[in-house]
This record gives sequence, C-alpha cells and structure tokens, in this order.
Amino acid sequence: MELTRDQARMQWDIFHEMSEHEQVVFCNDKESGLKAIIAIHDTTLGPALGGCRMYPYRTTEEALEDVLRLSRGMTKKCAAADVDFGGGKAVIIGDPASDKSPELFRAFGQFVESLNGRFYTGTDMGTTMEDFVHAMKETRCIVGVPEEFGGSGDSSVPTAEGVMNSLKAVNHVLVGHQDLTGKTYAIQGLGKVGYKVAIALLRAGANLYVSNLQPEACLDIQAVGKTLGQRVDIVTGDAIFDVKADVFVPCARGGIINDQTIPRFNVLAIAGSANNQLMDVRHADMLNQRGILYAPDYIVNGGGLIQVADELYGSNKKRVQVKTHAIFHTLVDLLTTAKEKQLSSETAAEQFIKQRIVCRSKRNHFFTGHLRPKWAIRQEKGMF
Ligand SMILES: NC(=O)C1=CN([C@@H]2O[C@H](COP(=O)(O)OP(=O)(O)OC[C@H]3O[C@@H](n4cnc5c(N)ncnc54)[C@H](O)[C@@H]3O)[C@@H](O)[C@H]2O)C=CC1
Ligand SMILES: O=C(O)CCC(=O)C(=O)O
Repeated sequence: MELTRDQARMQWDIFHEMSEHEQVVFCNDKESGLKAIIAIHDTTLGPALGGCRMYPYRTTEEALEDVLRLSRGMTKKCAAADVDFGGGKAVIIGDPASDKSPELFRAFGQFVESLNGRFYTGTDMGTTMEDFVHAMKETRCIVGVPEEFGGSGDSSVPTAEGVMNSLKAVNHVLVGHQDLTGKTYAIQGLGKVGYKVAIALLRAGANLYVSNLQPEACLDIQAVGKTLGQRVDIVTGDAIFDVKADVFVPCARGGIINDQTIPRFNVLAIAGSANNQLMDVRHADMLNQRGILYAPDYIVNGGGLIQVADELYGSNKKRVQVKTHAIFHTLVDLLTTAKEKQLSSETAAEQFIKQRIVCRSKRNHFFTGHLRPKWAIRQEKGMF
C-alpha cells in the first residue's frame, strides 16, 4: 500500500538517513540566502576532508542524499589515497550561474569554522577557487585556494593527472601497455577536470567523443583536436552513453551507471573523475557481467584530494606528483586482484579499503589536526 505524503513524512527519520554518518550540519543564513549541508561521514583516519558542491537541487532531500553519498565516498577516497583524513563533503543549494555572492561564501565559511577543525573543504562541481577566497576570510579550514592566497592552487590539475594515470592503468590491464595512441574515449563533461583530460588524451594521440552542457568547451576541444590531427566528435544530450569507444570517461555528475545506461554502453571500460558513478553497488556486478571493466571513481579521482591533503602537511609538489602517480599502481593491482578473485572491481576495492582503515587506524597520524592562523593574522604577517 502506498503511503500518503503525511505518513511518509512521519516515517522519515534523519537518524535513519545518516545512520552511517557521524554528523550532519544544516546551515541556514537568511541574509546571504545560504542553504547548505555539511556531512561528516567517518573521522577514524583524521579530520574530515572534502570539497563543497553547488547545485540547484530541487528538494532538500535530494541535496541531503547527494551530500551523504559524496561524504561516504570521501572516506573511501582518503583510505585509498592513504592520507590521514576522513570523509566529509558539503553541498550548497543554489544555481552556481546566478546565486553566488561573496556574502554567501563568507556565511558558509562561518559554519565551517564553527566545526573547529573537524572539517576541511574546498572546490567541487559548481564552485571555484575564487569562491573559497571569500570563505577563507571566515575560517581556517579551507584548502585549494590560489597559491597567492596560501593555498595549493587548482586541485583539478592533479585530479586530471590521476584520471590520465588511471586510463593508462586500464589500458595496461586490457592490452598490456600504456600507449593510448589511436584509442577512442567518450568524455561526459568538459569542466575543470574533463577539459584537462580531453587535452591530455588528444596529446597522447587519442580520438574523442565529447559532451558538455555548454557547447563552447566542446568546440574548443574540437579545435585543439584539429590542430593535433585527432578526431573529436561532439555528442549532445545523453547520446554519449551509446557511442562506440574504448573507454567511457564520466567527468560530470554521478549516478550515470544505472539500470538504464548499462545496456547502452558500447565500451570496454569506464574510468573517469565523476564522484559516485554507480547508482548502486549492484551496478558494478552488472558491468562485470557485461564484461565492462570498471575503475572505481574514488581511486581514479584521488589526485585533487592528494593535493589538498598535502597542503595541510605543508605543500610539496613533488610529493603530490609521486602520490598521484601511485594511482596507476593501486588501480592495476586492484583490477588484477578483482579478476583473479572473480569479484567486481567495486567489491575488491571495498575489501581493500576496509582493511586499510582498520590497519591505519592503529598508527599515529602524521596530521595532528592543527588549525592554520586566522585570515587577519595571516594578513598582519603580510602573507597576502
Ligand atoms: N575538481 C576536482 O578536482 C574533482 C572533481 N571530482 C568530480 O569530477 C566531476 C567533475 O568535476 P569538475 O570538473 O570540478 O566540475 P565542473 O563543474 O567544473 O564541470 C562539470 C562539467 O560537466 C558538465 N555537465 C554537467 N552535466 C552534464 C551532462 N548531463 N552531460 C554533459 N555534461 C554535463 C558541465 O557542463 C560542466 O562543464 C564531479 O563529479 C566532481 O565531483 C572529483 C574529484 C576532484
Ligand atoms: O578536490 C578537492 O578540492 C577536494 C577533494 C574532493 O572533494 C574530492 O575529491 O571529491
């Protein structure tokens, strides 16, 4: 029997929704119009770390569901990348194209500061480094702002490098080498990460199908392809799920691997930066049954996290590069183990992550949770 709206409301329980999470903070600031949710999933390995997404969610439930899923993914990502942080994430409910203001991000910063070092944040889909320059005036817990403001800069650069290392790992597992010349990739989303991946793939001699909400980015990539002598076909809407390619590279929203899309994919593998690509864990088994190799997103897209975590240890570009390169080896080992054990890559990854959290939780953490000086002190010291 279907529940009435009132019955459904009465049965809905936030503690049930967040039963795997430590803390969820609803942030409301009337003056700036800020409506945000911060979710802290698991701090076993250290303070929560994860970006802040801005999106015009239709309902609060939709925003809550997204932030709970994203923060759960961050716990896995931190463990996979072997950093001393736990999983957290924030979402701001609003349209990034029209609802941003310095006041909105300052208000968000105040809420982050109120958590007193339990949560560090920076950019994600719909937000930019510049947005967080406003937020950092109110909190010591912002990462990934431009270098001139004391941050480690654009985290989409190492994220894109990590995606490229993953695409080489996938090629290695599929055909025994890392050379991407002549391969075809279907990229969904040409934003901060997808655009950089597209350029890197063209330079590596690959051909592309691309799709993006704003057509300008597709046209730019097509022009670059022409200069380099590589084919770039622009695809609109969700036709990107149907194209015949070697690898589908999701670099936009999550949930794109689901009951509807799996029968449509015409690729050998899926590996991209989008967070939470699987609508449900069982979809990894469905991909396995179709013989499509799936590279778990929280391993592929760990480069940005590696950079912002490293910033809190005192930024070292070489260290970030080495750890981002390690994504290649982590993925080759994982995909090989999954094949040997006849498991889906997602199940194998979850086993590996669980083991790592148990093992790492027993050692002393390198990051001891110190807070950085406040903005005013940093200004006094002439840092900006
Ligand atoms: N920026 C980073 O360093 C990291 C990003 N990610 C994830 O990677 C994904 C992309 O992130 P960013 O590039 O930073 O975001 P972004 O906001 O800069 O770019 C997203 C792009 O996807 C496009 N898009 C959205 N829906 C689409 C659709 N249905 N079809 C085609 N294109 C679509 C948009 O037009 C936009 O250009 C997100 O899922 C994000 O959570 C994960 C780890 C780190
Ligand atoms: O890339 C960042 O700034 C933080 C890491 C993160 O939120 C992510 O990897 O999804």
